[in-house]
Amino acid sequence: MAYHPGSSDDNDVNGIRLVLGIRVFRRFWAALGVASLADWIGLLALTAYANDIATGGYAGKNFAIAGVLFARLAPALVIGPFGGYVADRLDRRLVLTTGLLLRAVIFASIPLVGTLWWLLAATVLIEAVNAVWMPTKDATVPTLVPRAHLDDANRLNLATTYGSALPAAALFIVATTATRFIDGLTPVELPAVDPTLYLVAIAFAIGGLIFLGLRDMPAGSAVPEDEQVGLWRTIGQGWAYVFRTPLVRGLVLGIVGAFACGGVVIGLGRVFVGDLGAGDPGYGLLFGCVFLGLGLGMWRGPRVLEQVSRRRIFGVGLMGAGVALAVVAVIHNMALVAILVTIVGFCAGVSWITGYTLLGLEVDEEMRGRTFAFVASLVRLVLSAVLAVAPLVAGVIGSHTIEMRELGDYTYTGSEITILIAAVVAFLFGAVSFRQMNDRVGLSLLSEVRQRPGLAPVYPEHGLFVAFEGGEGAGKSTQARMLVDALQAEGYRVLLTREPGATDVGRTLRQIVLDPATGDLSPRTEVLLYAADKAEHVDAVVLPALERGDVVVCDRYVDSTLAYQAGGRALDREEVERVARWSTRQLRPHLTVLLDVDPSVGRSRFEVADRLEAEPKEFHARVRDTFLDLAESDRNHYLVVSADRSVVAIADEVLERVRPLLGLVHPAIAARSDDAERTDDGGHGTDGSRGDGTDGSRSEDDGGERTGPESPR
Ligand SMILES: Nc1ncnc2c1ncn2[C@@H]1O[C@H](COP(=O)(O)OP(=O)(O)OP(=O)(O)O)[C@@H](O)[C@H]1O
Ligand SMILES: Cc1cn([C@H]2C[C@H](O)[C@@H](COP(=O)(O)O)O2)c(=O)[nH]c1=O
Repeated sequence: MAYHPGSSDDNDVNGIRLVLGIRVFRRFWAALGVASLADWIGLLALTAYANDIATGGYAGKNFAIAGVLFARLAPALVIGPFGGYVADRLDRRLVLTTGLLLRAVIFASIPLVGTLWWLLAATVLIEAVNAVWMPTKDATVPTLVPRAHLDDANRLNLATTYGSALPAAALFIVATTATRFIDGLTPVELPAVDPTLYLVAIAFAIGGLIFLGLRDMPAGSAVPEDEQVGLWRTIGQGWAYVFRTPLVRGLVLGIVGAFACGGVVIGLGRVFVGDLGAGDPGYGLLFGCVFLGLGLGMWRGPRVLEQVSRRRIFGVGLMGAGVALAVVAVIHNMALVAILVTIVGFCAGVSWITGYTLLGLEVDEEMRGRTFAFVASLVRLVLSAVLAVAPLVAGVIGSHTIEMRELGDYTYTGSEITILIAAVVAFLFGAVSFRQMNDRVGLSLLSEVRQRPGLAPVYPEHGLFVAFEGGEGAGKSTQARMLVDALQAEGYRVLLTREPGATDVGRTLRQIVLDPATGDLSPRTEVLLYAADKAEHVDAVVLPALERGDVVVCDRYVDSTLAYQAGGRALDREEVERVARWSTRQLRPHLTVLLDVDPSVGRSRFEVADRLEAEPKEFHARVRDTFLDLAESDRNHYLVVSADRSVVAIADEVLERVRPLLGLVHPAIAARSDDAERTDDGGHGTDGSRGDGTDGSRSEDDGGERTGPESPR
């Protein structure tokens, strides 16, 4: 039966199902849904109530509504940082429960007091509570679901938060219409919005009670008792953490850029579409398209270009939004603008969900609340500033017409220029974020995009990883040994290892695969035997050495599986690669040295052939072609050397190519020291002889005799 890997839609559904299968998360999500619904209806009800009770005619009503909107933004600026302090210190269940219950009480009090001043004061109070509640909520999610499914949980939460706007609008219409209808039937005049405000209060109370029932939610403070410091120091620590951590700094910068860019679209959207002659319907369309794009981006975000690092996707999304927005600014066609703002929204949505998930994954638990609070405050600050400044800038620039004789007149307006400036800012912020968060230095974005999903490489963050590959007798062991000697002589700590056979289990596997007595094996069995050797080797030997910051020189690695089992045995390359990459955790060498030689030359360098060496020359020709093909597809990470030259000439060429990479090895380790003598030798004695006591020449039992390093496990 054919194997069909799950589609990304299947993955979406399975991920969502999985997180919803976690009882505590399911109930948390339900409470969040009720709270979001209440929040949206609350927003509509507060502005409608301001409109109802304001005096002073048209202007008075506008000021009252503007006052409510400002009152919603302002508290987060002031209280936001304290929100983070609370989120990282107090019992989260208590904060989440009390936050909603307090909002319920305040909402219920608004129609009871019934004055504009109290409406404004109550709005400030509601948002003050929210400024503490939001970061607590954000910081809690990563503690409820497995790390691998945090993006599913975030997508679900964001879809619920923003998606509840639509049912909220419908409920608001139903509630206010019903009030009017009942009003018409009774002699007493009912205030139109009062029942809706009570409805909001009830919804918040229900949400609060659900949180109260979440006894299995991690409730305690994230900061251990003995590490708790004062309020200002806690806030200061949070800010210092953001500024000194490149990843978080990049994320915050990017998020601010995205919101600045979004703020310009919101602030100038109406004037901009007016300039295009599209009026209010055009304005509605513009907003609909931005939100459609945002929604799609957030929903599809984690599945967009899965092979590209999420850290890079964040910056790329912002740059994409900047480019699309720049085109919006110069195009005078409403239909194209609608398509382009959908793209802007999509790119921004992808960045937002990616950044949000990265913050959850990469920020330490005890810093998370403060970081989310910091981001929330900054976002509001930027939004308020941009909303205020953008129309001003546009107004100052004004509208101008350039006369271009044959081509006709070209008119540009202040809103277009300001949007163009925002586009450039968004692009630059995206580029800076990309640089700060780039975790695949040396791999071009284009090569990464070209990689098949699921096979994205992981290059070690510590140490230096060099692999030697090539056909039989190409000189890999000789060159690996010479490189190790050269580096050791310069004081580097080096591990020489090999595949197959560098671990206890690997030696047994080597014996099986190479001993001619094993006879024919199914090619698939062969793949799995080599993969088992690799899995053990990477986990027990390679990764620990890299973690220590050592140079790891490996005699054969994944490319050998691709060349021998996929190329030689004519199996499907992608299927074999999936197995081999999976078994090595996608870990790739910084550099693979391919020693290329005609198989007949290599074959002539030894007398006794093992099970694979004994394969016919066509087999070895396919092996060679596959090696060359692999090197050709990723030149940055390969050095192809003609291996029919002298041993010394080859060694010099290899060392020359490796030398610039030594910068990846920590200088403290690179420094010459007595410690250099203490080389972990992965299978070849430091005296140049093989670990099995042989002198490097072939022996009949070379089916797995070399001694590998002791497993650090
Ligand atoms: N450039 C060279 N020119 C001539 N002989 C060489 C050269 N390099 C290595 N040899 C010799 O060829 C033999 C095989 O070398 P080596 O074991 O380094 O190759 P290998 O690629 O590791 O082989 P295998 O495929 O079996 O692992 C050794 O006897 C070695 O001394
Ligand atoms: C890692 C690996 C190796 N092989 C083959 C290639 C050689 O014929 C032997 C290893 O012998 P060597 O003397 O140590 O070079 O195994 C393979 O077919 N697949 C692999 O993944």
